[in-house]
Amino acid sequence: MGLTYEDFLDLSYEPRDSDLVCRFRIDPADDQTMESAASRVASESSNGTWAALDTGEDFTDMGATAFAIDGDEIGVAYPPGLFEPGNMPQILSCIAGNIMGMKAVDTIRLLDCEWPREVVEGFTGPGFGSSVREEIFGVEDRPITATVPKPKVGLSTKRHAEVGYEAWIGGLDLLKDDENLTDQSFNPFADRLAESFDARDRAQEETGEVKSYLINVTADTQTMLERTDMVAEAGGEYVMVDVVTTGWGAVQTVRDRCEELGLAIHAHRAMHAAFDRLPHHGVSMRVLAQISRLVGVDQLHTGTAGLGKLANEDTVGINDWLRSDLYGMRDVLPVASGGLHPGLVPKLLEATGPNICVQAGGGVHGHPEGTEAGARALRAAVEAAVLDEPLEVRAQESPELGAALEKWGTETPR
Ligand SMILES: O=C(COP(=O)(O)O)[C@H](O)[C@H](O)COP(=O)(O)O
Ligand SMILES: [Mg+2]
Repeated sequence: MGLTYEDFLDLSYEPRDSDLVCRFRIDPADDQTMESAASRVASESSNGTWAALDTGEDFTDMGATAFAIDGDEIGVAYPPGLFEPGNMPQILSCIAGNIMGMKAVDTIRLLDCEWPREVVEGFTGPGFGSSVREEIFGVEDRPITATVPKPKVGLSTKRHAEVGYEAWIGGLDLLKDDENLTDQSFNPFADRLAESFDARDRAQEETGEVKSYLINVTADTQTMLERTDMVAEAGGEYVMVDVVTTGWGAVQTVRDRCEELGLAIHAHRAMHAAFDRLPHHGVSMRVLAQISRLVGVDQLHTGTAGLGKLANEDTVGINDWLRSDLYGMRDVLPVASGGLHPGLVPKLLEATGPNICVQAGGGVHGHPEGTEAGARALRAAVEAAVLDEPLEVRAQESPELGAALEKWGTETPR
């Protein structure tokens, strides 16, 4: 049996329900047509290569089919047998592997995937998803809130825990480590774990509310597992993982351990923009979010619908996908973060709805009266926005919110 790259294009093919269907945006190289480039994408991402092959008899055809060309977008369908069940790195080595550097295309972007049941069922998915709001915090009607101490690294362990305590008693639900804080000498992991949970316990007792801590366990996989065990032993509810920098296989291993320990996973997406920022190349944030849900994170940063300091791709559409039905798999709680402050909360919730986590760093600690006041201001803004109450009205009973509005207004920061 022969196999050439041209065998991978069939515009009359209708994808089966069991196929993994991917949509790509491509810019063919000068010596290629859309058809030849589409065919080469399907070939290189499944079982073909540049040379014609004699496959022989002892061969199962795992070829993909380029079945649609629509402007600069193409559709490619992959048979489920191409994929090892539950192995996200292997799936990505197909659908976002060699093709990303293939000379037949000047640029190529994986835009979206339709995941068939057979592939989805290889993954555990989230253990909690957005039920963290109720299951951990007993909160049903409002977004949960979080803050990340700033400066993002360099605070001593003692100061870090104090900042957490101030944020918690000011009314926030979660203290969160920043993406590049792990186990450095100025703030060692083990000490931070102990002191922060000690502060958490005091804050819980004083406020009568459930408080929790997103401690960053990111490291090599073995170390992450050890840190995850330490978090469970300390009475934590979550681990935080930088899912892109650590890699999806490692996240899958941590997810398995979290299943045993009953912990939730907060996913920070640092480095996602290396894949998704340029609109014509890479892997979209939408697909990174899909991967995150399959490998089983419970909370994921998906941006601020353009209101914050960082570039965002379609926060609302991604959040909708994270909540959509996926053969009964749990949803993921979207985390809005990056340049948020109280004045932006009403517009944010208008765009996203209340089933999210609102996270602010500078927008809490940069408050003129400090962290505790900043936390009060953010909590007041969230509570008012859920009720559709104008922030200026709520500010009459919350001077901290008034001070935040005076300082930052309702502007997007730089
Ligand atoms: O440190 C922060 C936010 O700090 P601040 O609130 O001071 O801007 C987070 O790392 C960003 O949320 C990442 O962005 P994203 O959420 O878009 O991944
Ligand atoms: Mg950060």
